[in-house]
Amino acid sequence: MEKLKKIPFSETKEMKSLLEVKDFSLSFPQYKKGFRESYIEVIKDFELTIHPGEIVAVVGSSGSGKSLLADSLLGILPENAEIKGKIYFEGVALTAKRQQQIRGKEISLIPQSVMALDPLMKTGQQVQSSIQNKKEKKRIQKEAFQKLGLPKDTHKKYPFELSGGMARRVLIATAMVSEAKLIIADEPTPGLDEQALEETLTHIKQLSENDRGMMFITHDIHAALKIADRIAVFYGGETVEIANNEDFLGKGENLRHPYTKALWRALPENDFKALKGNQPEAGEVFPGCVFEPRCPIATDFCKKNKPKSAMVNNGIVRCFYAES
Ligand SMILES: Nc1ncnc2c1ncn2[C@@H]1O[C@H](COP(=O)(O)OP(=O)(O)OP(=O)(O)O)[C@@H](O)[C@H]1O
Ligand code: NI
Repeated sequence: MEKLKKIPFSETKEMKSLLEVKDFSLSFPQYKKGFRESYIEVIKDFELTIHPGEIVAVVGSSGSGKSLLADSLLGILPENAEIKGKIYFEGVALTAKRQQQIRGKEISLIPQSVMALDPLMKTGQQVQSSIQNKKEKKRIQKEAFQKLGLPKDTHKKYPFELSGGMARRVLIATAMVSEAKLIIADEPTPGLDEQALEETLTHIKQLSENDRGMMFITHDIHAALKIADRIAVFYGGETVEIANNEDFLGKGENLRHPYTKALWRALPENDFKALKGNQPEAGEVFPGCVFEPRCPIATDFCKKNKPKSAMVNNGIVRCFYAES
């Protein structure tokens, strides 16, 4: 395996970004008796930058809008979704037209569900259809299957003949053989035991070779920390913190947001202490900070005012009391 190029975050700021998302919001209109009542805002003021060769994890609990974020970047949202904000790919605005042109080519998605495989097509043929070099497609597909440890005859099989783990590897192969510069992996490690998790993460990490950028969507901070350079923490539809992997070392004292600190404490290798209460429901509106109802350090000020994101210690945080 080729050695991966690691880029410390502090050095990446001057670099050209691969993906830049700014002030991004996504909402759904809500109808009552045929009249539009209001909007449910699922993603609020989201921001994230991914550089070439970087793995950035987006960590958030179930229903927090992670898959919708992936679908927004690919331009495959449900019709009723309304979006605001700016998305740049290689410094150029990512319009709906451009999304359509580069989807599956320059930006590739590993979908959350293995049901995304075509049930009527053999897996070898499916993966070959994402290969741009048509002359070499058989060889490239074979190499990818080998790299991912898939049995020799897998290419002849239909999706229903595969185990869940094998089907997931076929999905990973599709991204691997593409010439995509950005890969978005939506929850590629659901409920795996530790050994299967390690294997899958090794494969995912292989995908970031050759300066590819990667968005690794997961609810599992433990998995994120194993391969991601940076971690964007999603809470109530907002990015409350974007931390560097090494900020999770030690006692988590370098983490900036009380929610990220709580995630750190809930890790099995730490105190394993879960935070009381639940994430807000999609559409719940807060005049102040989204985390205030569960925050151990919240004040009256946090109830009434919304923290803007700020750069603290080489990371980004939305908290009035983040220490620098
Ligand atoms: N077409 C739609 N109309 C209205 N609400 C929707 C629509 N699609 C998704 N939602 C809502 O948006 C929220 C976010 O969904 P999303 O699938 O992005 O979450 P997620 O973070 O990927 O969850 P999981 O970890 O379970 O995959 C959910 O509450 C969902 O019910
Ligand atoms: Ni999802």
